[in-house]
Amino acid sequence: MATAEDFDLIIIGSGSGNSLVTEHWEGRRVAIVDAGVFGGTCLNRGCIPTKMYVYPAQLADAPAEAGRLGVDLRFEGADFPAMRDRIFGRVDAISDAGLRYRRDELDWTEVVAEEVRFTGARELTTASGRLLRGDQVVVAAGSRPALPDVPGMDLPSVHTSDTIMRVSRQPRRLVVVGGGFIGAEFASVFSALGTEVVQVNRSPRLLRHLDAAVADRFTEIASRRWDLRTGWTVGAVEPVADPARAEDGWVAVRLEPAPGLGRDGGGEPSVIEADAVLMATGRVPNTDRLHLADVGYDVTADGVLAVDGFQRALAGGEPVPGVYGLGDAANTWQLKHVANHEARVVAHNLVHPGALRQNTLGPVPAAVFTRPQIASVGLTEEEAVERLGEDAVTVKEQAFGDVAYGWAMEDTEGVCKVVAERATGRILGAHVMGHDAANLVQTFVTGMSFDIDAHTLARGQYWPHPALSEVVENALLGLDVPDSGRL
Ligand SMILES: Cc1cc2nc3c(=O)[nH]c(=O)nc-3n(C[C@H](O)[C@H](O)[C@H](O)COP(=O)(O)OP(=O)(O)OC[C@H]3O[C@@H](n4cnc5c(N)ncnc54)[C@H](O)[C@@H]3O)c2cc1C
Ligand SMILES: NC(=O)c1ccc[n+]([C@@H]2O[C@H](COP(=O)([O-])OP(=O)(O)OC[C@H]3O[C@@H](n4cnc5c(N)ncnc54)[C@H](O)[C@@H]3O)[C@@H](O)[C@H]2O)c1
Repeated sequence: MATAEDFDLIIIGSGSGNSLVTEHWEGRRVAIVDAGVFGGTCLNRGCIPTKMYVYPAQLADAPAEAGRLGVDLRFEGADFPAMRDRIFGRVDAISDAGLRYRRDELDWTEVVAEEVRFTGARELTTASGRLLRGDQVVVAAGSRPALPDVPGMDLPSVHTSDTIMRVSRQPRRLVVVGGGFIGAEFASVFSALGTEVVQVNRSPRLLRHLDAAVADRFTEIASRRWDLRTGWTVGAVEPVADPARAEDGWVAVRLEPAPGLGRDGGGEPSVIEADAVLMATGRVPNTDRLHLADVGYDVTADGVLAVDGFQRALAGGEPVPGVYGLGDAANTWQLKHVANHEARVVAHNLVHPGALRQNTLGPVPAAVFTRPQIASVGLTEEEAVERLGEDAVTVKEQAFGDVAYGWAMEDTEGVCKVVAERATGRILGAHVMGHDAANLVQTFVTGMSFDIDAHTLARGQYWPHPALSEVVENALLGLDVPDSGRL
């Protein structure tokens, strides 16, 4: 039996977990455990590199829009390897520097680059058999891609978001399986860069968790931009029969009708040949790797570590003092801004165990960096009607094309939809699709977070004319809500 090594603080996960190591811990003994690449998902294989592809993809898309406005632009092609090397030249350097700083430059932090599992409430055993004990322990272990159990998932041309951004050459034809955030963003990026994209989705609607009006509109736009096959799932992936093409990475993706979801692919071939496949079929929390349930921690039906309002881990429904959870391993949002805020709460509570603070932030926004961009916060119209009843809910859909900046853009796609409580003007949700949606949604987040009713939010401040933010102002003014008395 190994001798236990004692730490003041053990953090499992170097993504948002890394930000917990403040100056307070200097002179104490801190372990950051990570079996993967230092810096976690967002930096190495998530938000940051994806958005570094999104921006050039947006430029590659510009000619289509420019042509409508009388500007003759041409897309001559993308230098994918150069783009990839620029992106990972920056990202990898940040990860390496972070690792070196924690591992080599600070004598009070130790990086444990090994897989660990819980073998006691505050005790971890590493793959090589080290026994680590922490006065306080934080589970910030994130999530990983979930793959369906079908043949061929181990073929080199079959990727997840972990690997697709680092491929040696731009795929000529890419099959994207899944219609969530990841599937939508990568289909949008690769199609803009000139890859022939075929997206396969079980349900008829992409981004089906979003407001139906936005999801339907996006699905329709996507089906015009790339080959969208809904009502299908993947049965198997296998190398193509021709040995030379198989050697070149070409695979045959065998589709099967999605059970019970009614497929629209009648007459379409059920085999698609491609030189790359992206499986974007959801992500699972890494709590199973930690064997949390074995030592009594509560793991929810979604597979996340149960935590209370102070981010304290629960065992048998009771908080375990000094043990916290945050990020994808402890919430179902799977969003970096949520992980970051939870980390701020945990950072405080680790240092002030006698004066804990609650996580009290309001509604969580999310943005999908497709073209068009999408952002949402709060309830969808369907959810609001279900909770409050149809008569209690008022909705306004403001087209981008009906405000001045939208005219300038000749916009035909953008929409800003706001959902509110009729009697009070309380904003319940907002759903924006179009240019700069991720920024435009912030006004709704502010209104909802600080309880500003719709009319006050619209008339209680200036809106620069003729900025695109006028879609937000007009959407708010279009609601059937009480007048705040402001002019
Ligand atoms: C392609 C993609 C794009 C995304 N884009 C966005 C976006 O635009 N906006 C947004 O808000 N969110 C986005 N996300 C989600 C965001 O990346 C995550 O919500 C966030 O990174 C989660 O951070 P975390 O700290 O919880 O976990 P992570 O950053 O995943 O860190 C967990 C770490 O724990 C380590 N680990 C796990 N188990 C063990 C173990 N047993 N032993 C040792 N180490 C272990 C892992 O190696 C990992 O490094 C995206 C995700 C993906 C995949
Ligand atoms: N911009 C962002 O904020 C951003 C970007 C990327 C990822 N993320 C986070 O990462 C999480 C995971 O993203 P995701 O897109 O992988 O998951 P998701 O759960 O949103 O979508 C998974 C999709 O795969 C489909 N699917 C599942 N199994 C399938 C099968 N066997 N055959 C065909 N289709 C199948 C589902 O129907 C769904 O459309 C998101 O929930 C999000 O929070 C955020």
